[in-house]
Formats: sequence, structure tokens, C-alpha cells
Amino acid sequence: MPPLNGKIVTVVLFIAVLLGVLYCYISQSYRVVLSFEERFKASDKEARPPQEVVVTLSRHELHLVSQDYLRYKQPSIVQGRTDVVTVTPWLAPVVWEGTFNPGLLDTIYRPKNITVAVTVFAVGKYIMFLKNFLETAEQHFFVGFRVHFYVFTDRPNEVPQIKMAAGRQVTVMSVPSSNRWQEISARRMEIIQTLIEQKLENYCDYIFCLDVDSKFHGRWGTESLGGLVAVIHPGYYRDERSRFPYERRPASRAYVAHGEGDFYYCGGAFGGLLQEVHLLARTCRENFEADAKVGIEAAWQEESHLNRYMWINKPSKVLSPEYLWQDFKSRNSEVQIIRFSGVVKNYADIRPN
Ligand SMILES: CC(=O)N[C@H]1[C@@H](OP(=O)(O)OP(=O)(O)OC[C@H]2O[C@@H](n3ccc(=O)[nH]c3=O)[C@H](O)[C@@H]2O)O[C@H](CO)[C@H](O)[C@@H]1O
Ligand SMILES: [Mn+2]
Repeated sequence: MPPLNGKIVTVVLFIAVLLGVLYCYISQSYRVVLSFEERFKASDKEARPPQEVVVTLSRHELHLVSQDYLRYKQPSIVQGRTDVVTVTPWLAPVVWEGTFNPGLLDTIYRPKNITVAVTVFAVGKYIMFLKNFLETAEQHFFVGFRVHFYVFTDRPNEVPQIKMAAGRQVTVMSVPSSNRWQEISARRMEIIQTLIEQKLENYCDYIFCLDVDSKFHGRWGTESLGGLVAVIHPGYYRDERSRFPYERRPASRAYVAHGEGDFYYCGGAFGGLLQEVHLLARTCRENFEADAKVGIEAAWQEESHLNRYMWINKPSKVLSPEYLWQDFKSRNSEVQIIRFSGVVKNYADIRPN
């Protein structure tokens, strides 16, 4: 019966073609998934060229990978925030709420197994801020990632016991007190430099150096990671740069001339890759000490030196003032979320001078 045979042959051929197409489609999507995953998994550090590796995944793994990496809201290059600038003239991102996908970023960084170090100084009466700082960090700072807080204090017995999530810990380090707050603040650079050299190399990937007189109110996570990360000061970002409180004496190594400078950055929050922050801390410390030898203390101590450094060595990521607001300031409309903010404090009560 030739007509039936013909039908069978057609059906068989059709199924074969269908299976072939299906096979090509599936192997192609495995390839796409893996080249994407490998790009981020392969290295702890930044900018490693993508590698394509073809491996067979179980259905469960494929499900996880495609769920985590590939299912998210469609990005757009024509729609997004228009009320703020989200990139610097040297093409560093400026991180504002609404410019990033937190879940996507977390899944990119999770396989890298990163550890983030935090330095926080609580010298003298500033110990009173530590409990709130640490408790709110547990709620908002790199939740789900390994974080090691290094607390520097002259009052180790007064460090509060805070329950930390798995993979997170506090180490208390003793530092001498001083009768000048300016010195306590500025000396942080030297201590950060030494900490990186002696304890963090080959252990941590990133570090953030934060003021203790502050609290977390919202997410501060993987979106903030970068080579050299600076935070824009909430007090000056709408001002002309001639009004920034840079060090204006040419004799100082922190000098920034009128008509120069990019932004005014905070001394109370900065970070990045270990090596980058090490170089920053070492340079600021050396410049601070060179100034001291000729009897100069910059207008805002290490903050002035940091601003000079960031002007010469442009940060690769800039965090908007969402990342260091001040509680006494009312929120400006472009600030949709306050993530970290300085608490209101009575300087006369808490500073040694
Ligand atoms: C929000 C922000 O950008 N703050 C910066 C700003 O003033 P601030 O008024 O925020 O300075 P501050 O009094 O908070 O001192 C900075 C930090 O030094 C530590 N500390 C200070 C005094 C003391 O007795 N004990 C103690 O532990 C503590 O961690 C504190 O958070 O300008 C300072 C310049 O010197 C620093 O650059 C601060 O980081
Ligand atoms: Mn402060």
C-alpha cells in the first residue's frame, strides 16, 4: 500500500526534523547559560574575559541557573531615571535607586564567594554608636554575604555583643585614644593601611571604611562593589565646586584649586578592592604626615586628602548620597531611599575636644 508508506515516511521525517531542531535549540541555550555563568564564576576579581565552556547540566541545575540569571525585568537604554545623572564623565556608574537590579547583582556575585571587610572606629565616647551601627548592618549591609567587621576601639570591654548571621563576624582591635578628634579621625588611614597589609591580603576581596556615628536604613549590597568606590557627600552635591570645602592652601598635599575637582566625597564612607583601598589609605596617610611636618592640617583632615586622591585617581564607581545621608537633613526628592545615614549628635558631649 504505497500511499500509507508515503505517509509514514513523511511523519517519521517530520519527527526527525523536529527532534533535530529541538536538540539544536537546547544545546544552544546550554551554551548561552554557561558562557554567561562562567564569565562571572571564573574570577574573584573584575574584568576577566568571558569563556565558553560546554558542560551538561542536570535539569535541576539548568532550572536554577536560568531562574537566577536569566529571568528578570527587561533592561532598557531609553527608559529609566531622568531626574539624576547616573554616569560620571569618566564613565563610572553613579549608583541611585532604580538604576540596578539587586537580585540580579546578588546572583552574579554569589558564585564568586566574596568576603567584604568593614572597618569602623569607636574611640572614646563614640562607642555608644556601635550597637546601632552593627545591628542595622546585620539587617541591611550585604545580607547573605560574608562580612567581617573590624572594630577599632580603646574600650574593648564596652563592645556590645551582637548576634551575627552565619558567615559574618566581628573582630575587636585595640587602638590608643587621643585628646583630639581630628587625630582619631585622620589616623584611621594609617590603621586601615596596616590592617590590609597584616590581616586582609589573601583573605578579603573588598573593604568598606565607615563612620560609626551612623545607621543603615536600607539595602547596601553588591551594587556598591567596584575597584575604587567613593560616596558623594550629601551636603554639597547641588553646589558649585568653588563652594566645596576642599583644602585650599597650595602648600598642603590635599590642595584642590578653585575651578578644579569633580564632586565632594565623604570621609565617612569609601571602599573598593583591597589593593585599591590600600593605595588610597597609604597615599592619604603619607600626605597627611607630610603636611604635619610643615605644620599643616588639612581643612577636613583625611577627608580633604581623600578628595584630592579621588580627583587624581578617579573612582570606578560612585555611590549617590543615598549611601551617606544625614539624619538632620530633610530628604531631597531625587533621594528615593536612604540606605545609610549619620545620626544627629551633640559634638560637645562626645568629642574629646
Ligand atoms: C559623614 C562624613 O563624611 N564624616 C566625615 C566628617 O565629619 P564627622 O562629623 O562625621 O566626623 P566624626 O566626628 O564622625 O569622626 C569621624 C569618625 O572617627 C571616629 N571617631 C571620631 C572621634 C572620636 O572621638 N572617636 C571616634 O571614634 C568615628 O568612627 C567617627 O565616626 O569629617 C571628618 C573629618 O575629620 C571625617 O572625614 C568624617 O568621616
Ligand atoms: Mn561621622
